[in-house]
Amino acid sequence: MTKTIDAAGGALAASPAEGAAIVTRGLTKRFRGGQLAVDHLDLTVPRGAVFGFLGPNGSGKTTTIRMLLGLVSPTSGTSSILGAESPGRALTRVGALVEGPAFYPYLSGAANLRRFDAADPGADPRTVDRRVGEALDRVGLTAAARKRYRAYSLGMRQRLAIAATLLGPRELLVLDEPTNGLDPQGTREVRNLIKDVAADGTTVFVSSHLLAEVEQMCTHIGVMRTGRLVAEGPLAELRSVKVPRLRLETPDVATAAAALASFGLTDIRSGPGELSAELGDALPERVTEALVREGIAVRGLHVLRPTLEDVFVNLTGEGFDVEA
Ligand SMILES: Nc1ncnc2c1ncn2[C@@H]1O[C@H](COP(=O)(O)OP(=O)(O)OP(=O)(O)O)[C@@H](O)[C@H]1O
Repeated sequence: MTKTIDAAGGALAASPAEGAAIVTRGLTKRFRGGQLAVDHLDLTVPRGAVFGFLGPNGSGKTTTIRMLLGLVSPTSGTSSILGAESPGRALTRVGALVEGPAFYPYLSGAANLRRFDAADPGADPRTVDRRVGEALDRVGLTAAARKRYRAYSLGMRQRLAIAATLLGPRELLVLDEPTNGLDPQGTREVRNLIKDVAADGTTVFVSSHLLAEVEQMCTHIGVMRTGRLVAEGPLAELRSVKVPRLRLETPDVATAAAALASFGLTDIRSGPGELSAELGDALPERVTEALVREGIAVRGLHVLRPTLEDVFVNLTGEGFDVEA
């Protein structure tokens, strides 16, 4: 169920939290300098979702992720991941990419992963080759396993970073802006990889400021604006929030405005030689018929369907970078 939050911060409709992969309630972070980075965040990420955590730069995404993983403590509020109240209890089941891992350029991808695995006290050294092999296979780097890291493309480097988060069986992957700085090819590689990982049943929580990217890979989204969640829910429901508008070109603007109002159209805005209105449930062909019946000269009539971008700009008050 989509949760849209009103201006006063009240949830109009909430999603059920049972069995969720991530739940936060009233999660708040105020930094020492006084900066309120995250403000009473109520987030519910269903298990099995690819959840896009969307918002402009500085809206509080990284701070939220750091609190979820126990890397920074909240000022107030609670969070739980995979049902554990403290992140430490769930972390073996969570793969996280917050700051890019440091890889050695002169070591191969496989050797770099072996180093990562060795740093995990819970990992059995006798089975390292199997874990590294499986992680490389999962991100499609088996053929490049022996290549030095410095010879990897940007997309391969990021796929290796994701492989490092997949060295154990994971129920949840948390990825902070995983396509940042990638070229279009690398972005596609990472996007496809996220879809593959999710297809195996892993929940993925991925932050991004790129709407187009989130649209292409996520099942659910949460939209942040200056530390607050302004919308949350399945992508398909947020898409259906879009309300089409009708644009009419006519010399009879005043008469046409009165006619549109009498047909039940709302939010009528007029300018020289044209006007627009929210179409609501009215059918454009019926409106055209009725206008002509009223003797109004119709020079042009268009239905404007807002993009998802328009919906989010309304919610966040800011534009998104729409490059894929
Ligand atoms: N350690 C810190 N001390 C003080 N303020 C901070 C700190 N970390 C983040 N902030 C501030 O908190 C706000 C939210 O930052 P955060 O990094 O969480 O946003 P973001 O949505 O992840 O943005 P970006 O995509 O640019 O990383 C910003 O105004 C930022 O300047």
